[in-house]
Amino acid sequence: MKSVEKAYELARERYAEIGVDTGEALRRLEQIKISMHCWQGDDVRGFLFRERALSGGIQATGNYPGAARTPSELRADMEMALRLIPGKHRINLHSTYADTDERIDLDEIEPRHYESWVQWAREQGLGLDFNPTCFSHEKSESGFTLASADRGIRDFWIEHCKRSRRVSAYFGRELQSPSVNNIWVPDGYKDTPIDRLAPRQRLLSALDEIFREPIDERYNLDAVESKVFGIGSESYVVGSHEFYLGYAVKNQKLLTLDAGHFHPTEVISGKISAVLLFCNELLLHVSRPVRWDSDHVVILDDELQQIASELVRGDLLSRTHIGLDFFDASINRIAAWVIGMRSMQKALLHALLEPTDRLREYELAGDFTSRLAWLEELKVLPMQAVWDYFCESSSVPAGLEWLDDMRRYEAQVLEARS
Ligand SMILES: C[C@H](O)[C@H](O)[C@@H](O)C(=O)CO
Ligand SMILES: [Mn+2]
Repeated sequence: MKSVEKAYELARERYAEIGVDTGEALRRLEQIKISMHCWQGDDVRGFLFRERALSGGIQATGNYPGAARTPSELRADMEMALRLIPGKHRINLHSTYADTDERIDLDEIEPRHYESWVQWAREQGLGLDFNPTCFSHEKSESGFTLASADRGIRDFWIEHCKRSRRVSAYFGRELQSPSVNNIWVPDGYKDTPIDRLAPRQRLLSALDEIFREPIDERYNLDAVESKVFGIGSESYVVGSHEFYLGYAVKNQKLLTLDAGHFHPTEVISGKISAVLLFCNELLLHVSRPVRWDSDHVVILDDELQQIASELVRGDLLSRTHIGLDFFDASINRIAAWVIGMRSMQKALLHALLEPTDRLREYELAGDFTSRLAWLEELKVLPMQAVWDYFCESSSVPAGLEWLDDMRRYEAQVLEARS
């Protein structure tokens, strides 16, 4: 027997002793699709307006070589990453990643500009998700888009968002799996505003107008994403958490919880169970804020574990769409995807290997001593052996072998890009 299998066998027995079925945990993990964000591959540049700088108060710092420059380079890089990640997943596209020779603006996007993505996703067995891109554009330079006081600007972004929903529905229809279309706008003020209300009224009516066209939820799901502040919108953000929570509950839209969009000691793991009492479904932007919404690569830290445990313990996975959202240009971009995706899966696996019923009993009995003792002990049970086995049975390298594969790709493909 190979060492990975031997280690798994011992781990399986160890977990069985505490009433956990590792085989069942792996079967469940295999079903969980994570939406891998395309924008880690090229520092959120996209292909429609490559000369435009990233704006909207977000930043990709670093200049690690090898960023994708074309749709086919980006697809090749994502294929490479996906070869190193167990399971079948989804890809999250921004509108600016259209694959077309036409010179189009954002109020002109159509499903045909994304045909090659659908064809590729079908070949690769992937689902697709979508986002209107309300930043990095001359019409967002004032810092306002859907909440702009300028009717012309507002209409431009409304049209863009309406078209985004249609592109998203096209993805969902073609791939027979609903595509989540997530609206995030950067609108806000650097300094203290006089009028906080009017921009919110404008955003509210813009959203109502965007969502007026009925679209079958088998194909498109609408999500709205809040934020506490951005660079240049430190004092006021129109689309705050309260705003979108209210909007999502009232209109039964998906609420997007981005891990970096709250005050530094506020965590989204604490919000999931509350939001899902009032919204049917949820979109997560799993990210890692370091001091601010820095969008560091997701790692297996306490908050990631809490997020995964919330979803598993509450049986909330079927109502939660898990997407990643980070953009680190200081390290190999493919490695960033692999580390983030595998970390998310490890957190889910750890949650699936928990004897939750037992812990819940301790909690209900008021035995918080046992609860804490067990939680600490569970951290050091042999999950690594189960993870390695999962990787190998998914034909993906276990341990750090993936790094060698990635380095070979870096030498052969990425270094040739100037
Ligand atoms: C590029 C993404 O759409 C963007 O990161 C958004 O989701 C966000 O989180 C902005 O801070
Ligand atoms: Mn986000």
